[in-house]
Amino acid sequence: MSRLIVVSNRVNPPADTAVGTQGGLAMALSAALREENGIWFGWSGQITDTFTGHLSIQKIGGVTVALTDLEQQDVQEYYNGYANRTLWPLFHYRTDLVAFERTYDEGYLRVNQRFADTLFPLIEKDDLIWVQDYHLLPLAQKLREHEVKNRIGFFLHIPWPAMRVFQTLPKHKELVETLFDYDLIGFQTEDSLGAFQEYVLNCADGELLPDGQLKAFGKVVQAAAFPIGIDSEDFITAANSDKALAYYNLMRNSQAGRKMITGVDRLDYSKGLEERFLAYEQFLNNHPRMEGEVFLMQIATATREEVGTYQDLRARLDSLSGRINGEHATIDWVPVRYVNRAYRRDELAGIYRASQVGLVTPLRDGMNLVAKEFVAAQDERDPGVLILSEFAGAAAQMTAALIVNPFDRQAMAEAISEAVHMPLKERRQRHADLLEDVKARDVVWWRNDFVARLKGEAVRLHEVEAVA
Ligand SMILES: O=P(O)(O)OC[C@H]1O[C@H](O[C@H]2O[C@H](CO)[C@@H](O)[C@H](O)[C@H]2O)[C@H](O)[C@@H](O)[C@@H]1O
Ligand SMILES: O=c1ccn([C@@H]2O[C@H](COP(=O)(O)OP(=O)(O)O)[C@@H](O)[C@H]2O)c(=O)[nH]1
Repeated sequence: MSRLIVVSNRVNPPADTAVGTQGGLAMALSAALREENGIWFGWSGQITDTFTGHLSIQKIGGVTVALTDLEQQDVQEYYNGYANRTLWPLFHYRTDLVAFERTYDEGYLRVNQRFADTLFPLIEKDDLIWVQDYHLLPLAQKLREHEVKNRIGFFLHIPWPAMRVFQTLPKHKELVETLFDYDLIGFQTEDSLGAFQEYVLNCADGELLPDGQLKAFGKVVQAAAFPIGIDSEDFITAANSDKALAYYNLMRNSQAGRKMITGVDRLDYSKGLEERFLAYEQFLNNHPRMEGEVFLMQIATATREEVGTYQDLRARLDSLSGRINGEHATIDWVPVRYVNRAYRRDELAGIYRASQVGLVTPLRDGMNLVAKEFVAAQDERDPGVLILSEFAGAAAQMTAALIVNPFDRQAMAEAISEAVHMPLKERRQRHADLLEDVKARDVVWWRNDFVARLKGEAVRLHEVEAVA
């Protein structure tokens, strides 16, 4: 029987299956791994003095995980370096923040080699291998050097950038060539798929074959869009849990009748937090009567704290939230509640449900699961309004949200006003449309669709559903 091997930088299966304690992606991958007797392979998060290649194999929540340690230089050059100082800003269109360092490049390839060397002995003949995200783009190439013949798939969780942006990466062609050692490449959106195809056709002398496969570098690969979803059933259960209710009540009591506009993000420059704060301030300036009637609740969880651009952003947001509060607050009202802590998903569900507006305005985002969680958590009888950036992958599906350009401060300010004043009937209609899609295209649908395609099953699950 074929097993599924998932490979990712972080490995985080839920220690138990309690609702609301873990991310939907971890839950969905863990369920697949349990069903298919699989293995989840990746970095343990531990740093050793020198790389040992030692594998720790253990069962967590019924899932077999195989973990390898990395040495300090690896983490610096591969994770903090090439992944998060080179690829992350580049793929999010922040060429101004990209660092091109030869040592990052070398460290990235070295860690991918180490992953391949350590994983190789675990692979059996019929296993399916599914590699996750930009940390591990060249992994299939390294595995093929070990004569691994198995089917290998890759899913990119972040955007694939436009051709001319991608071309700014030194050795861009070599990196793309490594992707042709996969059998299937998945993107979040048709937009990313199109950008990848455009690059292959124009810069790699590639060809789009009649069956939709891409040919270049003497190899053929399938590439398609697989928009990721949330575990909507689990999230709706979480939203109705005692913990969520406690957080809902906590928020409602502290709101004192004021409307709450909520943002939940990692503290990342891709999330557009400065632009969001300034748009909210613009809304207050445009509508002075709303002062004291609303507040912005921004949860911004610290992330990648060793990377300088993240430290700089944190300092700027501290200052901006302080300035807005200093200029607008009164003795009984604070316009911005700015929080750097992390919350459990069931706690977040209660916070989302207590919100009148969800503000999800990244400058670029692969998908953005918060947008989908916000919709799943709402009370259908009195739902909050989702404001969503046109540059989040989620916008391609969530067209019933108020779609905004996060670079247009005035338009965002007016969208906030529209959301705050939206009549109940319109809120319900928009929410019903959004919820239908969040439920239908959930994370299990995403996983099954990808795995079926990787197995070589010809018809895509949603095509079957569309015909039925
Ligand atoms: O592991 P970290 O460095 O702490 O970062 C957290 C994750 O961030 C990124 O998330 C992306 O995947 C989401 C799910 O597909 C998607 O909704 C979002 O738009 C992406 O930004 C990253 O891609 C993950 O690998 C990180 O683990
Ligand atoms: O305090 C927090 C803040 C965020 N999240 C979760 O982090 C994920 C963020 O995913 P998204 O796709 O929105 O963006 P990413 O951070 O992956 O770029 C969502 O599932 C959130 O529920 C969380 O569990 N606690």
